[in-house]
Amino acid sequence: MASSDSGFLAQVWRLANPVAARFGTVEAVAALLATILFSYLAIDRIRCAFFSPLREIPGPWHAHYTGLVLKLNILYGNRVNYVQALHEKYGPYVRVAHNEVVTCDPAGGKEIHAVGTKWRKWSHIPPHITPNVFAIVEPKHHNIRQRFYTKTFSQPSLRRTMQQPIRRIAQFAVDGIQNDARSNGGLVNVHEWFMLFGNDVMYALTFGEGFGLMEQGKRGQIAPVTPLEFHQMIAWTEFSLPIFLFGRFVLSHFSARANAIFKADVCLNPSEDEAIAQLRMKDKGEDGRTVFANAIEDAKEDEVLKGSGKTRLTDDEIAADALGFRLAGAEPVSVTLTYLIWCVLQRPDVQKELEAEVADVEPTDAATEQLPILAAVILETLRLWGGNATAMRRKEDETPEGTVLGGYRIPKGTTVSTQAYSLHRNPAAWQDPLRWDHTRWLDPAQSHAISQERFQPFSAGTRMCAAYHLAMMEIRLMTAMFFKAFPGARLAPSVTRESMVMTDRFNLFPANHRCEVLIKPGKA
Ligand code: HEM
Repeated sequence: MASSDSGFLAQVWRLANPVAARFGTVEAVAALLATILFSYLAIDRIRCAFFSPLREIPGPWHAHYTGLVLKLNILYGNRVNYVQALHEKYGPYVRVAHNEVVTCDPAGGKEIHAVGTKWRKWSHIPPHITPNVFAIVEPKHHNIRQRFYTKTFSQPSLRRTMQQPIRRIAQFAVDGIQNDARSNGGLVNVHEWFMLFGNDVMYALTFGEGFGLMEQGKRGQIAPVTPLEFHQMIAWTEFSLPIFLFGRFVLSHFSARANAIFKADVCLNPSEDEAIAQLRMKDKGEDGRTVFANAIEDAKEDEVLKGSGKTRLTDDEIAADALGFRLAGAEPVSVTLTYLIWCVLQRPDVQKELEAEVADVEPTDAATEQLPILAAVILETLRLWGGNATAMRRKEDETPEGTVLGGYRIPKGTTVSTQAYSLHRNPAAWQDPLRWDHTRWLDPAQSHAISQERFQPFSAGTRMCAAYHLAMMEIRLMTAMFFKAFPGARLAPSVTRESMVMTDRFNLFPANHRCEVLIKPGKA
C-alpha cells in the first residue's frame, strides 16, 4: 500500500517537474496544491449539481453549482430582494446555492421554527468567542442564557423599568424633529431621529441612563454605533476569507472606511472595565438599572437557574449580550418606525384616523396598547416592512440521512433559510399580500385567524425575539407621540418608492438612510 502511494506521488511529481524546472520548486508545489484543490472543488460541485437530492429543488442554474451570486447579493445588501424575486419566479422552495435552500412556505417555516425543533441556528461566531444570546447554537446553553432575561423582558417588568426612559427619549426625538423643522423650513429626515431613538433606548437598557446620543448632543456620531458595518463585515467573511483578512490586516491601516467595516467588531465592542461595571450597576433606582443588573437580581429567585447551577452572568456574557442587544434591537425598531410613517402618510384617511385616536391619549404603554388603529398600522407595517424580516438561517445536522421538507429531501448540512419578508408576501398565505391594508387587523374575527405560522415579524418558537414586548412598547409610544405632536405631516417629494426600497444588512433599512417629511414647525 505504502509503495503504491509513493508510486502515485512520484507520478504526480513527475507531472509537476516541468513547472519546477521552469519556475522553481516552491512555485511547482503551489501549482500542484492549487490544482488538487481546484479539482476537488470541481468534482464536489458536479456532485452537488447532478447527484445531490437538492437538484430536485427549482432555482437559477448557477445555484446548483455555487453560492457566488447569493454571496454577491449579500455583499451588495440585496439579499432580501433577490430571494423575493426568486420566490416569485420559482415558488415557495428555491435552491439559492449548492448548499442552501430558502422557503416561504408557512408549513415549512412552522416545522423549522417549532418549539423543540431539530433545526439549529446558523452562527458565524468562532468557538473561542463567548456568543451573545442571539448567536448561541446549542439549545441547552441557549435556554439558560435566555432564562436570565425572561422576567426582565416581560411586559409588567418593562413597564416598571423601561417605560419612563423610553418616553423621555421619545420626547427628545420629538423636540429634535421640531427643531430641525424650524431651521429647515419644515423638512426633516425622520429616519435619522428614529435611529437615534432606537440606539438611545438600547443604551438606556444596557448602560442605564445617561449614555444617550441625543442627550450628549452626539447626533452626528450615529455612525460609530450603527450595526451596519458589523453586518458588512460578516458579509465579507462569508464572501471570501482571504479578502476579509486582507481588509482587516492591510486595508484598515490606510482607510477609515475599511477600518470601520473590517474591524467593526472591535469598534462596536464595549471594551473598558468601566463599561462592565456600568452594565452590572444596581445601586440606581429601578428605572435607572441596567437590564443585566435586573437579570442578576431576578436569577436569585429563579428555580430553573438555581437547578442548573448557573445563577450569575460572567463579564464576557454581559459584554457579548450588551453588544448583541444593540445589534439586534436598535435598527429594527427605528426602521419599522420609518416605514410606518411612510405607509401612513401615503394614506391621508388613515393618518387622520390615527391622529384623532392618539390626540387625547396620555402616551403610556397601557393606554396606547388599547388603541385599535395604532395597533393595526403597527401590525400591517411589521407585515410588509418589518425591520428584521430577512434570512433566518438554520441547519439540521442531527439526522444522518437528512430530512424532508415540503416534499423535498434535504441532506444533512444544508442551510435552510426562511425570510418573513417573503412569507408575508406569499399569496398562498395572504389575500392581496402586496397591499398595505391595516383593516385586515381591525376585524377581530379576521385578525384572530392570522396564525403565527403566517405572521412572523419577530420569528417564532424558542428563538423568537427575546424583546418582543420592549420593541412593541417603543413603537407604540414613539408612534403615538409623533402623531400627537405633528398632525398634518406630509411626505417630502424626495420620498419615492425607489428611495424606500429596502437594503439588507441583516436588519433592513431604506437604501439612502433617509425618509424626509414636511411638518408644520410649531409647539411640540
Ligand atoms: C421591531 C423590532 C424588532 C423586530 C422586528 C425583531 C425581530 C427579531 C427576529 C425576527 C428575531 C429572530 C432572529 C433569528 O431567529 O435569527 C429576533 C431575535 C432577537 N431579538 Fe429582536 N426584533 C426587534 C426588536 C428587538 C429589540 C428592541 C431587542 C432588544 C434587546 C431585540 C433583541 C433580540 C434578541 C436578543 C434576539 C435573539 C433571541 C434568541 O435567539 O433567543 N429585538 N428579533
